[in-house]
Amino acid sequence: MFRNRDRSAETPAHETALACLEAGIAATLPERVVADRIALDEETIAVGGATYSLDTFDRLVVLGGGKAAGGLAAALADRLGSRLDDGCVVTTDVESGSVGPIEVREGDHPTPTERNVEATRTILDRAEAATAETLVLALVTGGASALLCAPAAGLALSDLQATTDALLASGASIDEINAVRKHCSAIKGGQLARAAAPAPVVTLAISDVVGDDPAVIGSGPTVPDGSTFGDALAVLDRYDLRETIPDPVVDRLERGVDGELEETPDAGARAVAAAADDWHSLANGRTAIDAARGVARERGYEPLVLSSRFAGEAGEVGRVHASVAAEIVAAGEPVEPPAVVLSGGEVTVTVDGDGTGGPNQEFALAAAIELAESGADAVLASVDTDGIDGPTDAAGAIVDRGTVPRDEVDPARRALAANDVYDDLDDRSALLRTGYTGTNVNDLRVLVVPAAD
Ligand SMILES: O=C(O)[C@H](O)CO
Repeated sequence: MFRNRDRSAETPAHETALACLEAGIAATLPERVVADRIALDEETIAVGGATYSLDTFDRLVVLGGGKAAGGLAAALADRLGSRLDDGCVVTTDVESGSVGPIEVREGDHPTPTERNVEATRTILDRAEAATAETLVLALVTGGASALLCAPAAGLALSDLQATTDALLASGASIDEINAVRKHCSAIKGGQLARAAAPAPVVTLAISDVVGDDPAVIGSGPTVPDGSTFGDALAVLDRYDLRETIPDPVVDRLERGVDGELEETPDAGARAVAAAADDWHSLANGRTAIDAARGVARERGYEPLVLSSRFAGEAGEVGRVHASVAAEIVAAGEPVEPPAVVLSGGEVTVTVDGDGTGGPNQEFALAAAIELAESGADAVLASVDTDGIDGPTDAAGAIVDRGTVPRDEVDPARRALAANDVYDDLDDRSALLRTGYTGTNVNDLRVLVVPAAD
């Protein structure tokens, strides 16, 4: 999976870190989660304790988007065969333009482009064509906010592009970012389910959001939106973005606050509220951690899950993990070596410099500096499970106490301060490259502390 690694040169601790990452990612791949979590035949779909009888419907249609939507569509087309009538999904990295009757359109991430808008228009058209006799299977996976892109009335694609870029660089959390995106969109925040009404909508999601809030994953196109125009405007103020965000967006949010525009559908909107009851998560960061934990145990390491919910500045979280490594080495706490410590969540970067990198790379370089200073014998690997960390071709990085020699700590610190860690890690052969993996459950981190010599 890690196509740039020369595995022969690696220690058992490096091997274990990579094996844990591979198992974690593999456990969340769409084909695997459809097989594990959905019972399908020509007559019924059973998922998450609910059973949907297909006989009640004339048509079965698949609509949606996100980085794992192509794989999910393929797995469903494979299992549902001729029972499936139609569909369209938008995703990254398209292998084939269709799977069975489902069109698979390629779009761009994280900044939406014209092809995202065209695909989304098709998806909304098909939703609007659905009747009460149509069952809509909505596929919502991480990345859907960018990929499902329909500018609200009065906004241009360029407004959404500039807004996305500014929000992503601001350090705002994903629920804050999506509160803004939902209020600039004609599909997010329940509007796909509203377009499909009266057709019932069953959502199959793969979550890349800490806590799995359906209203945040992919900006919740099929569930009620509890956020308001006021919340969206407050995000711009909190991150001092009013001057950076295009005027038409700020005007729209202000007009919304003044009551001049219709809010996104909330829990009072009947069709959307009904769709919320039929929302099912197929996999999340915890799925990846559990699989990685199994591999650690098989290899003779004591596994410990630190948390699947890390958020915050990537460098800070990297330093925390390196401190945990030092504590394990020095005191055997909170776990005795040989140990594997696992964590997930979504760390972010507040961008001050103009370099190249991503959150998992910043996490790794900050941790490498700390490991160099403590001298703790540990290996730490961190990836974005979708295979793309920040706007780079790396999934993340793997480091140990020798990755940054003591006399190179200062230049490494400068690279971090300039948000320019990609080249630094590349020069140290620390980057992990997978290409798009086909899934997306956000970050997965593995800390391996071998037994003391
Ligand atoms: O698309 C998005 O909004 C993020 O990936 C979170 O799901």
